[in-house]
Amino acid sequence: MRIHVVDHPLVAHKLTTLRDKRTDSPTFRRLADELVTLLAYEATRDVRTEQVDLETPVTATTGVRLSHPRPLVVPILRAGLGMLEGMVRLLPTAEVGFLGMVRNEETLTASTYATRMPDDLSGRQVYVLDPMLATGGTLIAAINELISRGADDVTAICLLAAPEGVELMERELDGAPVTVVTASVDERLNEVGYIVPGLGDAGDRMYGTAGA
Ligand SMILES: O=P(O)(O)OC[C@H]1O[C@H](OP(=O)(O)OP(=O)(O)O)[C@H](O)[C@@H]1O
Ligand SMILES: O=c1cc[nH]c(=O)[nH]1
Ligand SMILES: [Mg+2]
Repeated sequence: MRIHVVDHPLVAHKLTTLRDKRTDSPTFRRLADELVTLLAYEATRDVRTEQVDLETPVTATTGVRLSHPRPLVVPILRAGLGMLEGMVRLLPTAEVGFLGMVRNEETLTASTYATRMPDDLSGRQVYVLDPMLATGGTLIAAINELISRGADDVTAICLLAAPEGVELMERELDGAPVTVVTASVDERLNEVGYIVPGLGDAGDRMYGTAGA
């Protein structure tokens, strides 16, 4: 597994406002959208392309377009949904699948409540969107599902990661074709499984459900 922490002043600036507990839900959603576009720029560095011939008004030349089969983008509901628009803005021809997953806040184990994506992902590049890589349980289960369907190149885009989650992914997905792209690997997880300093509960902050 490879991990790429995007070191860029614009990313750090937007992440700082996202972390701030005074940031309201509309601003949180806008920043998450902007951040994923910046992270996606790095995450798609190895997106597969093929050569095409074309004519400019001046001459014949060659360029590239995204290869077939098209990449698949999979947001992990709920919070990952807030990253979808920012991603497909960069990859408008990508196919979109969905995984609904929730972490039991007592046991910290993840379970899947909805799956909608192609059965056969052989030869597909897949981009998984989830803002938080905390214990890693959610992302490991999601990526194992994608690999069991044949995905041969999986990139997870996370706004934040915890070192504990990164280590667990490295152990559990050893040798798998997986890259994690994130804006920050934070300090640690706290005793209730939240990322420190983190940004709190991404889904609640995105959809205004804190205390609901
Ligand atoms: O790495 P883990 O320890 O598995 O935790 C990370 C997961 O927790 C959050 O989802 P949550 O279960 O809160 O669902 P939600 O997006 O519907 O709020 C987050 O969006 C990740 O999917
Ligand atoms: O810090 C955390 C950990 C898991 N899920 C979140 O939304 N935030
Ligand atoms: Mg949540």
